[in-house]
Amino acid sequence: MKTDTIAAIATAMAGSGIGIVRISGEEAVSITDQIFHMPGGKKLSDMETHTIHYGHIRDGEEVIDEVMVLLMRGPRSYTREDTVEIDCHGGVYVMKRILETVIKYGARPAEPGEFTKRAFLNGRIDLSQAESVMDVISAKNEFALKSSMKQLSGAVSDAVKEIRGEILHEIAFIESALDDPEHISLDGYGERLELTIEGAVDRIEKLLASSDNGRILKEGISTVIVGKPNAGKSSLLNTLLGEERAIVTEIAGTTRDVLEEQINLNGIVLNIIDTAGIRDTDDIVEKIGVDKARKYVKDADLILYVVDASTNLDENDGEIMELLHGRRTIILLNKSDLTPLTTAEDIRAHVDKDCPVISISAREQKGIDVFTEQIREMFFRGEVTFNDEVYITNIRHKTALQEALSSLHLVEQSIADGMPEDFYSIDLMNAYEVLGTIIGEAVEDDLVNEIFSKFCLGK
Ligand SMILES: Nc1nc2c(c(=O)[nH]1)N(C=O)[C@@H](CNc1ccc(C(=O)N[C@@H](CCC(=O)O)C(=O)O)cc1)CN2
Ligand SMILES: Nc1nc2c(ncn2[C@@H]2O[C@H](COP(=O)(O)OP(=O)(O)OP(=O)(O)O)[C@@H](O)[C@H]2O)c(=O)[nH]1
Repeated sequence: MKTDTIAAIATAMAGSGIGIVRISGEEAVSITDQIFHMPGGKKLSDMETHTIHYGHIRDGEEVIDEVMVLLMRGPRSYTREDTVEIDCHGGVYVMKRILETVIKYGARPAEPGEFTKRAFLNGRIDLSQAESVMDVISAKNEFALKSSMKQLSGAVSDAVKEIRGEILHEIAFIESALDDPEHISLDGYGERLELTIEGAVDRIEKLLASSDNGRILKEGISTVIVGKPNAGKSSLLNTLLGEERAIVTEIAGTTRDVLEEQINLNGIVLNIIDTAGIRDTDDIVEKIGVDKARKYVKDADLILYVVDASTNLDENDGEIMELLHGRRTIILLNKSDLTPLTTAEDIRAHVDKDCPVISISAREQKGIDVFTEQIREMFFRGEVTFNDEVYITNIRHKTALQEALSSLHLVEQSIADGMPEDFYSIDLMNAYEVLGTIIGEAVEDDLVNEIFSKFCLGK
């Protein structure tokens, strides 16, 4: 079947040194032949694959730009189709004019992600690899880049395929034993199957465990700063940010809205929310802030509770400390530069035993390194190095793994209950299929379209 030839600007739609117009499909070369003029009248179609050529893009007699053209014949290309890339000057207008010309001569504009979708449909990469391409593009730190490159290389796919392989083996065994009971015995099979399932469950659980750390490393620790009005929450945020972002005043209750900031503490990213002081209030605007604070405390990975150590604890502190039970919290005894009225011991009496209490001075920027170290300890056991594990960072993959896990638990249950063997197959099959969705096997077109529609144009 003949597929359309697609084209798009693959570089940013902003003025830059060089821009790339990308063309893929059966007519990529013949279209380029009509608009690309090389010195001496040579034709791109006569050139070897993986070569670069100098010349001009013309629409009829009109010269549009002086360019370099890359030729990659399928299947040795990103999409596995014939691909031509025009390296032109990176002006928005000139790139658009070239794209228009390519379309005039027979290509159609590519949908977002359509080049990568073709790479997937043509079998060069699977779905999880295709998804990682977007993660590589959006990676904002070392971890995000490394984990997505690992996924692009097929590490997630391999892990999934291995588990699927084992499951399929069992399904096939059960089916053949049921078909041919005279020659294949199912005696004691339940116990053997149980071992295989245990191994698979183990590996899936490990992958799922990686997803929490993976999310935190990739996106940052969602952190909320709580504390009474005037405790120094905004000052702490400013100190961490190293700039005057939040409004700091001496009037209690200044922070009415919720501020969100991203900070990078030596490689650890905190997505910090500074909330209005939590306390009883009749002021409507403030009340909204307080309610939000309560909600954020519930959802955050980390809570920073700022206490003004130069004052005594009161019932408002009691109420806040109530919220902190069972949550990862660091207590910051602020204003340590002033005479203390509240000590670490006073606080420890009211919070979880393992909850760290650190003396700081937001104003004099003291104790911040101890605090950073504490976060490192809490979340990364002291180290923020990326080890060679496979990390699940995609929510779609995580959901599929969770579903596979419950199917496998059902198999374990059936074995324990002494159910007949054909019961095992149904749940094994479910696990097998849902794992397949991670790599794009038997997925609905709608899902594929949805995934690629989130890509950028030209990718
Ligand atoms: N100019 C340009 N730069 C680019 C890309 C591109 O398509 N064009 N890429 C993409 O967006 C990325 C590189 N990724 C690529 C992945 C596979 C193939 C490719 O042609 N693979 C074939 C043949 C390999 C070979 O020649 O042996 C294959 O795997 O079958 C090319 C680029 C980043 N830089
Ligand atoms: N001495 C001293 N004063 C501080 C310190 N940190 C903050 N302050 C002062 O305490 C006051 C309140 O600080 P903010 O940062 O506005 O307090 P907040 O908790 O954000 O207050 P609200 O916005 O009302 O919730 C300001 O006058 C700060 O300068 C500190 O470490 N030492």
